[in-house]
Amino acid sequence: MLTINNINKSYAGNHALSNVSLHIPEGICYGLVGPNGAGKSTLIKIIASVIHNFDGHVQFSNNKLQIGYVPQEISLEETVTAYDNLYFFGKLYGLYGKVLNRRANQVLSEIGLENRGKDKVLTFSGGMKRRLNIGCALMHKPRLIITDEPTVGIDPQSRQYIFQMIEQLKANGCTIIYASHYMEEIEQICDEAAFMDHGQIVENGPVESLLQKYAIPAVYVKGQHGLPDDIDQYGSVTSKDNGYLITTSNPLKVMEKLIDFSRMKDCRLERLELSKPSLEEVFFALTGTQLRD
Ligand SMILES: Nc1ncnc2c1ncn2[C@@H]1O[C@H](COP(=O)(O)OP(=O)(O)OP(=O)(O)O)[C@@H](O)[C@H]1O
Repeated sequence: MLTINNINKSYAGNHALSNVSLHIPEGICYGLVGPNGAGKSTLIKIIASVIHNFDGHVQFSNNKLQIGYVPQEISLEETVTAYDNLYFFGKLYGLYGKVLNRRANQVLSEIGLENRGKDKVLTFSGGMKRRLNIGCALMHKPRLIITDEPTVGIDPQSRQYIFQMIEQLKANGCTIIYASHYMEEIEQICDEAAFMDHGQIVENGPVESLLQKYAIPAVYVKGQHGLPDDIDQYGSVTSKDNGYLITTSNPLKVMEKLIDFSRMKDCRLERLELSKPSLEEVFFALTGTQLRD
């Protein structure tokens, strides 16, 4: 779908992107993750042709590819209705007449605002505005949708609705680029992801592979007894919430040992859980925990 080669971009001599290269396959949701100032928005604006003065190449598999860009800031005219906003963006994308009217109503329904089309945007909640912001970028049925932090400041219901919209777009064959700070979002909806830091890609690939490569599983145990003497040969042990967290590359063996131990001591385990490695661990492993502001 899209190949990015050696992109460099500076603002007044400060490097925002350094030698960024990526390949984004067709039909997937591709996550861009990174701390504040990592360069996600700059990269997205370059792909969306909002920024033109940069070094390097962005190559699309199809030169006539239609792109829908959802900016980080809500870009709506709040004094007019939701329908009018969609109508305006549809016109910008070259739609007119009955087709434009039909598409605006269709998009209102896709973004869950079919009953609010005639209301002014200034009466909308944050979630409704975010959904409308996305809707405006969908008017011309783009094949590539680029979204920059589309869930900032919204409630879990709107967030879930946006995820379902993304799933539906993907099911329709669209490709989505999704920038976010929220690891759990990337983990939930993205097939592949690139981690950015200080204007560079520090790692990229399928989300599952990244988890396997960087995140170590752990076993959490809480019970009446201590731990087997030799447990630390299987991993590192830390105290957590009146129990123990054992970080280990062999979680099944550790669980087996803990169960045997509790039987031997004849005491009840309160909790024994395998804690799934998270993308947040991968994020901190790759970018560190130091503040960026
Ligand atoms: N218009 C601009 N003028 C000057 N510097 C800019 C401009 N836009 C971005 N930068 C700088 O470029 C770097 C990358 O910023 P960018 O907004 O692309 O990062 P980001 O990963 O999207 O951050 P955030 O998550 O905070 O939105 C930062 O150091 C930022 O201060």
